[in-house]
Amino acid sequence: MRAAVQPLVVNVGVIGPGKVGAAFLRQMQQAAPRLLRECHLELRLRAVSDSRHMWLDCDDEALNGRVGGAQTWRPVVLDEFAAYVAGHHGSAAVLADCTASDSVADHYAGWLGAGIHVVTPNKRAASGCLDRWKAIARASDASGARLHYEGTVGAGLPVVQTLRDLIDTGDELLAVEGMLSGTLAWLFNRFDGSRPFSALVREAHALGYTEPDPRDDLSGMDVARKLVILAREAGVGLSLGDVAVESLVPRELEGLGRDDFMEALPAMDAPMAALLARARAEGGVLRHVARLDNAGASVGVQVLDGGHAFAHGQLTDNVVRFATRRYCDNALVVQGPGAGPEVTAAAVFTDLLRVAGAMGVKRCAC
Ligand SMILES: NC(=O)c1ccc[n+]([C@@H]2O[C@H](COP(=O)([O-])OP(=O)(O)OC[C@H]3O[C@@H](n4cnc5c(N)ncnc54)[C@H](O)[C@@H]3O)[C@@H](O)[C@H]2O)c1
Ligand SMILES: N[C@@H](CCO)C(=O)O
Repeated sequence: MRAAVQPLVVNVGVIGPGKVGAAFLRQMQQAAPRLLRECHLELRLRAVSDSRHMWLDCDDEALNGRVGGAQTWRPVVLDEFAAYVAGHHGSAAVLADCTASDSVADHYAGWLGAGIHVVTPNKRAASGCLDRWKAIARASDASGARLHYEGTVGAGLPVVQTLRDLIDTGDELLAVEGMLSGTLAWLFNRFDGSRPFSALVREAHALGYTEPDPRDDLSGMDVARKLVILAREAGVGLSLGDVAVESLVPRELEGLGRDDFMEALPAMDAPMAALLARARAEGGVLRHVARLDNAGASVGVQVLDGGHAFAHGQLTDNVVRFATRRYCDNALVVQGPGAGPEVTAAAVFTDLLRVAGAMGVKRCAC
């Protein structure tokens, strides 16, 4: 009789149980039995943290019941959280950062240095300060722990890994052009003048397409971050300040708190109606386009001819066209839904499975 295969145990901590984080928790719970049965991978959820509280699985439910839940949620101390997830001998630890927080990204180098893997759709580390990004890379090199961030560009689409594979196999990136915002794609696909632009923004927010602060999408900064991530992946040390960004956010709304901004959204209706009228007068459509090439990086709204390839996307479709030395006559194109909690959570989950795969977990049908 063959001995039963011992499962690989991976301890998981989730930071940010918001729209993406909650979808990730659901997906993990649903897939866990099959992964254990067929891939001998045991995923153990050890801890969850939001911006104020954290839950650790050592907290005693019966005791919590007696003391009114006082133990269930502890004040959040992220390094204690990480140490708890990593403190189970003989198994690996992975933290899923599902926040949009710079202060969480500040911890990555320390966690990676301590051998804790990180998977994330949060763009702050990969597009933020270059010194921090280099420190993260050094920490990962030193310990062998990995940071994966496929969900940062194109949500669940294979964009980062596709570029990584091109570069690792000796190709050279010449240019990237595309529509990299699911929110702006959805807004411009829907914006026909029949409803105010502000109502559509509220709907996109409710559907979970926007950033926690929709100004990140409307200002073009979210797309600028994605361009920076792709440039760095291709070996170009680009920073956010190098990207020419045209914002749609009226200046008077820039300094407001997030809730006040949502209240003040109708201030965008008249300028956006004027933009739509201009596009129609020119016989074109509005699209949000990003470009990176030798001449620089830029992000903004353009009026495109109705026959343009970017004019035909649907819903939140992203389009990413990689022109490379190999793909120079005809660009390599990745296209499909580019926002939404479920598809983004799937990218985080895939990154987690990539970590497990590198530790020997079987991920094929052979
Ligand atoms: N929604 C999408 O379609 C999508 C697609 C790709 C990438 N992303 C990225 O996924 C991330 C999450 O997006 P979301 O839509 O789920 O946002 P969300 O606002 O619904 O959730 C964010 C969560 O992070 C928590 N949080 C914030 N600061 C924290 C801190 N310092 N410590 C611990 N927790 C903290 C909040 O409490 C909340 O639970 C963002 O980085 C976003 O850019 C989202
Ligand atoms: N808010 C982002 C989510 C995906 O990064 C978008 O709309 O593209």
